[in-house]
Amino acid sequence: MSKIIYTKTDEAPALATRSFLPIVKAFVKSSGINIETKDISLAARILAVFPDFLNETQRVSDDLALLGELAKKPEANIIKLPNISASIPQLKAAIKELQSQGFNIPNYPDEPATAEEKDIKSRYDKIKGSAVNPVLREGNSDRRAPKAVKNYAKNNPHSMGAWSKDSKTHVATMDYGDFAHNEKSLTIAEPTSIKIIHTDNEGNETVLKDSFNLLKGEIIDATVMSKKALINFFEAQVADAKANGVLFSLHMKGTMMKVSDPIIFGHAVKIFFKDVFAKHGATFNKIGVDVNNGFGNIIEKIQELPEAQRNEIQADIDAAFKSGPAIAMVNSDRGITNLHVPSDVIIDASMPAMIRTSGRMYNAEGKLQDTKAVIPDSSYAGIYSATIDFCKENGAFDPTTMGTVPNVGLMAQKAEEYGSHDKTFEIASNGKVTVVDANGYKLIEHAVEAGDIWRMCQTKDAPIQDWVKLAVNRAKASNTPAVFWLDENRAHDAEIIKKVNTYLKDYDTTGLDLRILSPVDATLFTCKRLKDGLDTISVSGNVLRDYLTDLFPILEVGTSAKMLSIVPLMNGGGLFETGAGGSAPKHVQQLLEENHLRWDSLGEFLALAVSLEHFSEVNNNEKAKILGETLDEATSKLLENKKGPSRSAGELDNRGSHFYLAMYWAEELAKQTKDAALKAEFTPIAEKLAQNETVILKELTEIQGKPANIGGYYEPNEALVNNVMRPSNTLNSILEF
Ligand SMILES: NC(=O)C1=CN([C@@H]2O[C@H](COP(=O)(O)OP(=O)(O)OC[C@H]3O[C@@H](n4cnc5c(N)ncnc54)[C@H](OP(=O)(O)O)[C@@H]3O)[C@@H](O)[C@H]2O)C=CC1
Ligand SMILES: O=C(O)CCC(=O)C(=O)O
Ligand SMILES: [Mg+2]
Repeated sequence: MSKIIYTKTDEAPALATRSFLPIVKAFVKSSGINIETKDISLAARILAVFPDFLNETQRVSDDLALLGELAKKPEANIIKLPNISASIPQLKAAIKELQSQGFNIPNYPDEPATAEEKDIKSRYDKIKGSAVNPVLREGNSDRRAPKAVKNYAKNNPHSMGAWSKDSKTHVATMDYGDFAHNEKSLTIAEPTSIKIIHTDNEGNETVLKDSFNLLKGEIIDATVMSKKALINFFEAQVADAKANGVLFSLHMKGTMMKVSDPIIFGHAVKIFFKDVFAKHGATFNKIGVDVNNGFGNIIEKIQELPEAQRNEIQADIDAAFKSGPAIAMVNSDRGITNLHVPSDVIIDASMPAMIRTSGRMYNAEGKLQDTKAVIPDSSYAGIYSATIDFCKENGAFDPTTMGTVPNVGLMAQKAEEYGSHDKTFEIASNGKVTVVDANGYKLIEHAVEAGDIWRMCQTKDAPIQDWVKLAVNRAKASNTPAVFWLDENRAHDAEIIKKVNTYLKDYDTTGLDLRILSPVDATLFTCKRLKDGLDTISVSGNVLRDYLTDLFPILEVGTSAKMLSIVPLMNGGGLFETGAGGSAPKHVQQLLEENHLRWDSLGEFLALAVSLEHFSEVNNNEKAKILGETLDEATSKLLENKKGPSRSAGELDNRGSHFYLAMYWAEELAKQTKDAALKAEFTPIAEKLAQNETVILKELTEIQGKPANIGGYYEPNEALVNNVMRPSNTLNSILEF
């Protein structure tokens, strides 16, 4: 039987699914739709790679690998919830929790010495960071705010901090020596295989990556971030933040750019605490501090030291905070700074949140303050400075009148930076890095110094063709101007522009407004239209896809969780993502403390509706179409009646919101006349749900306000978590139809 695959992930989205999925299963059961769950949570992904450390009953299948294969087949219909892209601190926490539950998995070896340790580390490194999305995203991305969501925001605008012309907030980015300035790129004329080689100044060669194949028409690019330039830059920015009385904040993508960005993050920590490192560097080395895991790693490791020594270091840290600029805080109550953990501040969400808050971030006193947003690499930083300048000049955007910016993003087959993980290297010694082809011909060469970060990306031709097609189709379907965010002065973009111009000729584009603008010009063009209430499609590469699908949604509708996020898979299947946001760890914390889950599953409702529609088309199943249409109606009604989760305990939360969705969905199915059987089935269900509204709501709210026990963070206990997420017996029994 054809099926829809539902992913089990982590944190808030996974909790929410425990409440929502039983509703979905009950509703689609009679329509010949099978729902199957696949576990791609961080915990499951860890267990899947260590069968040799587990007993028979503990072993799990590698569901991510299975789904990766499925995503390449036409029958794929996958609902993908946001998952943790784990930083090392998160990975270690998950390992510890699994060990405490009796899973005999090995520790993460920070400095592997033996062959066995090296093997363990390499298994863990495959799980680290953004390890799920690049595997499943076998198509390009189509993200937009549905009309109902946009209308809801227009009628119920979220808060939007005012912007003043005298705001001191600004973006600081490098003007030499970074990835942007050192990029080289070319298009491969004929299939070949290449190697990446480092040669030191004595002529000793090290193969960084052995032969791998490139296809005809594939674009490759390579670049290097100079450690010296980076350090000079950080030093200047720390001093400037201090001199100008603004907060110092660093915005990276340590999860998605899992090799390069933690190294850059580590340099920032070392510069911010320069004096502390000068004095205690040797001790830190001895106790195994790894600043790439954040300043929090120092705090954790010094706990092992004798008290006197610990106090001395702590005093020097305090002195560094005092003498340095004020630093932006992740949680001022708990003293968690912007430099504590590389996965706490993630640029796609952090910059828009700051822009929504008048360009301010929290300082150590828990007050909002103007900020220096440090974004070292200048490839994409300009879009944020342009947006900030626009807000300074024109004031904040108004959600009641602003337009919308859908995105068509290039990401299929590990396009661009997504594919750089196994081709990113921290350089061991001065010399050069060369990309050579099968004939020994040098394709790209860079002079490098020890500590530089060199990386290479690949972008295959077929995904580019598909992306151009998707852009044209979206522009036509919505009659909206579309802008390709590409900079003719950037080596990689110049290669892409050639292909865009070629492939656009395959389509009849008469009457369409299609342009190619540099990211900064595209920002200005788009922001101006946005302010005037006009819509503009952004057609972008992979990193800008990520940035823009948080930036504009957060400004327009308050969160990217409400986005329709579709990945039309290149082989005909469909991957339906639930919103464009992440997994908001603080939501789990609130559930544990006061049994209230404010996670909004709207993205999941939207994704399921399109998944059902896709299912109906592929399987010629009219009932699936009706289920999808009625679900969309129910979602609109949910928005109109404001039945989304509230932020505080004792009020409607995620579970209550699911109840309303179920009730409205049943009502819509009872109302429709296209399918008599569905009508007959759901008429009594709708009645029962409506009749029991008061008692169900009571059951769903009276449990709130007290701590909840789910028996684990990364691997909760199934029975406990299901109890917590399904506390209404009345609702549960109605769903047993
Ligand atoms: N597709 C995927 O798998 C993605 C995964 N991630 C992962 O998620 C984790 C957290 O990332 P982070 O950058 O903090 O981004 P998030 O999107 O999780 O969080 C940013 C903020 O957005 C708001 N928010 C987002 N989604 C919802 C929702 N459904 N309901 C209510 N509020 C929501 C919350 O803001 P407020 O408190 O202001 O309401 C939240 O604090 C990381 O592990 C990251 O790698 C991130 C993005 C996509
Ligand atoms: O893959 C990830 O880690 C996050 C991806 C993301 O933020 C996005 O797709 O918007
Ligand atoms: Mg994102």
